[in-house]
Amino acid sequence: MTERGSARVALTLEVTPEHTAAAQAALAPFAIHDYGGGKRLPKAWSRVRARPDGARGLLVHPRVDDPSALPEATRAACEALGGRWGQRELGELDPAVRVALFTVVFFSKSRDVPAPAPGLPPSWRRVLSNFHPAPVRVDGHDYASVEHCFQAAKASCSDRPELARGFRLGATGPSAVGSDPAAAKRAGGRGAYAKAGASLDVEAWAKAREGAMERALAARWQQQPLFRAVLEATAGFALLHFERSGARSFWGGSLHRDTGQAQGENRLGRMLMALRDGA
Ligand SMILES: Nc1c(N[C@@H]2O[C@H](COP(=O)(O)O)[C@@H](O)[C@H]2O)[nH]c(=O)[nH]c1=O
Repeated sequence: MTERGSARVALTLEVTPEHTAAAQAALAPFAIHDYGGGKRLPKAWSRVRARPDGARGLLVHPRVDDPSALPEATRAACEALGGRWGQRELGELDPAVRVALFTVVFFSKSRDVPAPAPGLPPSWRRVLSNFHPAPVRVDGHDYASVEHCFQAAKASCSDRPELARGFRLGATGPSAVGSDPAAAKRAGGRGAYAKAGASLDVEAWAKAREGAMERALAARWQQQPLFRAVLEATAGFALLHFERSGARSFWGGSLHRDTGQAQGENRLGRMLMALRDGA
């Protein structure tokens, strides 16, 4: 994807419908989107493939605007399918396809995909998740992950604020959470609070949670070179933190299965984009 004048353009490859899957596979190493969790394509994508003239399928590639910039083997594979290269203004594409193509969907279980920049691991999308196991220091305390730090801040808004200590790196004793970020999330959940006889000040936490998340993410940005490199490599793409609760999610969301549009508040994705873009 590049800027041309003020219009953004995408590389397109038109192939016969029966060759669409093969052409898509040839381009896959350079695509960093995953169509909403990788399980299904939005229906809008099939609409583009089955255009009324029926003769040709359309593939759109967001990473490059010039076929000669693709590695020789990929170009040859696509051209062997009788594909025709072109460029489209993004405005010409179905809006749902545009969203799906230019959105990086991530969470703790995102599968490996080729990296968007040299030197980054195939697990790069999981690095964007708060569950990524990488130590972070916030307000003088060390945590095994951002999730630990976030759940500690939540405990501070309860009637047992001392429970926050259990989320710190190296904590011992009965309230120690351990180093697994998923365990930290569970320890900050309703069941765990009930078991510990603790009660959350819901109003106080509703006011504090975004600030707590922003502080933890700013610390990651400062302290973790891999996180920063991954985030920088997503420049120009929207970031959507995948959550199954979709439209009802506060921290994340999902791509709507029929329309391909992003749904959910996606506060986490928005905070990451703000850090990356210096907003
Ligand atoms: N459940 C989940 C994630 N959810 C994380 O949980 C936190 C919100 O916690 P709470 O406000 O207590 O519900 C927030 O950090 C969000 O990113 N993240 C992931 O990558 N993978 C998951 O499976």
